[in-house]
Amino acid sequence: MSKGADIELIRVTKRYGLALAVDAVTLKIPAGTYCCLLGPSGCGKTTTLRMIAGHESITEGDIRLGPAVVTDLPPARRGTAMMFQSYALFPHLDSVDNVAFSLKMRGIDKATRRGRALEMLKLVQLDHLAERRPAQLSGGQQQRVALARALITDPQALLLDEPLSALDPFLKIKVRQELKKLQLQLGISFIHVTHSQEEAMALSDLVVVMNGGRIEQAATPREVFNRPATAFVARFMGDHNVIAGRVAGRAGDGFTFEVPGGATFKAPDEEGLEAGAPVEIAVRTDRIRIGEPSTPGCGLTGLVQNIEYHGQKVQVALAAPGVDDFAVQVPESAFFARPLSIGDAVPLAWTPDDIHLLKPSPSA
Ligand SMILES: Nc1ncnc2c1ncn2[C@@H]1O[C@H](COP(=O)(O)OP(=O)(O)OP(=O)(O)O)[C@@H](O)[C@H]1O
Repeated sequence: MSKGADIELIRVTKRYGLALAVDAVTLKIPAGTYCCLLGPSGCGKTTTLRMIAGHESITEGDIRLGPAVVTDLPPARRGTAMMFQSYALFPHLDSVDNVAFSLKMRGIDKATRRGRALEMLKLVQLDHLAERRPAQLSGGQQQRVALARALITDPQALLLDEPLSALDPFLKIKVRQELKKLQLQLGISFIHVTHSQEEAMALSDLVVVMNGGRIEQAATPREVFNRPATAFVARFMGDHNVIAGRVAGRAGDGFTFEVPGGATFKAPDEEGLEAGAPVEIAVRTDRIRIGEPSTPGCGLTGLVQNIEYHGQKVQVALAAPGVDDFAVQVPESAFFARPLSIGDAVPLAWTPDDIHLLKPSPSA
């Protein structure tokens, strides 16, 4: 296997007629990275992946793989391989011949290509089903054949379009672990398109959150979750409350902001914020203490709107003047030690360090 190469997207743009699907995306994926392109339907993640693969032309911008500009190269000459969502296996060929197909196209003799195909099937632990055709394999097994078929070309990066979406929830988690293990074993970059936050967090070294054809944030899962760049990222990743307000003034080593209902909150220092400027802040739903009196500017009183049992946690939805849709996650044991009911008015408290200032969205 090759050692892999850095992939660089430089102001990569895709237009379909007048519609802008991908808008000047710049991104560097270091060699050996597990990278997930994450975002809602239509955000441009599949188009970005297909441009990296060479299955979609690039309207403007460049893509580099290592030192080479691959922008105009056909897929087979890029050094990337793609695993499609549908697996795209040939129904009349057995696993070995499906995996060996690209070597056949290159004119490699039968014994050599079957030998290589068997090695690849062994890598994905499917050598014992080498003689079976796709219809005789489960969904998870077909996916392994598709993986082996992509990897036989010895790519510097593997591109995966929603590879887990067709699997049931249990298999999804198992295959997810296998994909990560395989990526670490091969040492090449995997670029994986998904709309699942959980999948991206579980797998990635680098999560690229996309919205409206642009990158909202590209960072480690922990950074994206703890310091979401924008309100879109905070809402999309979930488990955050986003509060919109205006800067009211400065206070000590921080600033205060006011929500439409008139309540004022404290936030840590941030350069360049002027009084009156609109701001959005995020606070994690598990950082809020329920039923505890707060210090001034670090809490509010909420009216319980809804209670959902989530197993380890109970999710409580509340409303307060100027802050609708405020959610608090309470550990199960703490909730049932002091249960709440819909309609209860409860004090909520946090510390100023739990307030995270959000930036304006690049796709706004
Ligand atoms: N062949 C095409 N012709 C015209 N518009 C297209 C074409 N392919 C994609 N688009 C548009 O480009 C935008 C981005 O599409 P893309 O498939 O990349 O999104 P996505 O984030 O992968 O969504 P999904 O999760 O639904 O696959 C969408 O608005 C889509 O409608």
